[in-house]
Amino acid sequence: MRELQAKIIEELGVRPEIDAAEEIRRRIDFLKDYLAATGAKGFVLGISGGIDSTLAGRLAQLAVEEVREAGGNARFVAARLPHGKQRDAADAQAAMDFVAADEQFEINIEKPVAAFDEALADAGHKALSDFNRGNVKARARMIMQYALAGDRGMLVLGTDHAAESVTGFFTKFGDGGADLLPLAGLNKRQNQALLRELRAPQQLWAKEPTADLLDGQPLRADEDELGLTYPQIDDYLEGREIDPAAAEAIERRFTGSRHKRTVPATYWDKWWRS
Ligand SMILES: Nc1ncnc2c1ncn2[C@@H]1O[C@H](COP(=O)(O)OP(=O)(O)OC[C@H]2O[C@@H]([n+]3cccc(C(=O)O)c3)[C@H](O)[C@@H]2O)[C@@H](O)[C@H]1O
Ligand SMILES: Nc1ncnc2c1ncn2[C@@H]1O[C@H](COP(=O)(O)OP(=O)(O)OP(=O)(O)O)[C@@H](O)[C@H]1O
Ligand SMILES: [Mg+2]
Repeated sequence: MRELQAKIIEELGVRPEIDAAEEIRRRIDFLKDYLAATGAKGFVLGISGGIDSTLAGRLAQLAVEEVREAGGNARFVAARLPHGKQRDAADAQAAMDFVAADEQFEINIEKPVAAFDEALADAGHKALSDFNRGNVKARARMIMQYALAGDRGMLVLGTDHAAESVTGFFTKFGDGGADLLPLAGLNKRQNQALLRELRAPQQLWAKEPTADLLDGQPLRADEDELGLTYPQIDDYLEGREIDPAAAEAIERRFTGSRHKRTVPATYWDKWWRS
C-alpha cells in the first residue's frame, strides 16, 4: 500500500470490510448517544434523492423512533430543498417516502439564491460564475437547515463520508457545514450496502451520484467532474492498489482540501505550513 494511502485510511477511519447490519447499529447508536449527551431535540437534514442523504435520513428517523420507544422525546425533520425545478424530483420524492420523516418540508432555494445575485448586481459586481454560484446554492441549503434546526433545538446532520472527505468533494460551510456526520468513515459502496440492508428501493441505492449544483450542466455526474470513478476511490480507501495516476489524483485532492477538514486556520497551527 502507498504510504499516504495508509495514513488517509487511518485518518478517515475507513474499514476495508464491513458488516452492513452492524454498521447500521453503530451509526444509529451514535445518533442516539449524541442526543442523550447534548439534550438536543432531534435532527434536520436536506433530502436530495441521492444515496447519502437517503441513508443518513433513514438512519436519523430510525434513531429518533428508538428514542421515543424508550420513552424519550426526539424527532426528525427532512426537507426537500430544490433550486427551481429539480430534474430528478421523482427520486427526491421516493427518498422522502423511504425516509418517512416525522416532519417534512419542501422549501425552494431559488429565491434566496437569486437575492444574492441581485444584491451583488446592485453593488455593481459582475454575475457569479456558474461554479461559484453552485457553492452559494449549497450554502443556502446549509442556512435553511440551520433555520429549521435553530427554531426546534435540533442539530443539523451532514452527509460527508470517506469518499467525499478524501477528495474534498463538498462545499466548505455548505453541505460541509453540519453538526454531526453519521456516515463518517464509509466509502460510497459501503453507503450503498447499508441502504440495501435497510431495504431501500434500487432506484435510490443505485442512483448516479451528482452534486447537481450547476445551472449549465444539470445532474452532472460526480465521476465526470472528479475525473475519477467511485470504484477507484472506494478501492483506494479499502487499501487496494489502483491505477497510479488515479491514486496520485486522489492524493493531490486530499492534500489540497486539508483546509476543509479542520477548523479555520490560525497563526499557531502547523498543518497548513507543510
Ligand atoms: N488553503 C486554504 N486554506 C483555507 N481556505 C481555503 C484554502 N484554499 C481555499 N480556501 C477557501 O475554500 C474555498 C473553496 O472551497 P469551496 O467553497 O468548498 O469550493 P470548491 O472546493 O472549489 O468547490 C466545491 C467542490 O465540491 C463539489 N461539491 C459541492 C457540494 C456538494 C457536492 C456533492 O458531492 O454533492 C460536491 C463541487 O462540485 C465542487 O467541485 C475558497 O473560496 C476559499 O475561501
Ligand atoms: N436538491 C436538494 N435538496 C435537499 N438537499 C440537498 C439537495 N442537494 C443537496 N442536498 C444536501 O446536500 C448534501 C450533499 O449532496 P451530495 O450530492 O453529496 O449527497 P446526496 O445527493 O445525498 O448523494 P449523492 O452523492 O449520491 O448524490 C445532500 O446529502 C443533502 O443533504
Ligand atoms: Mg447528490
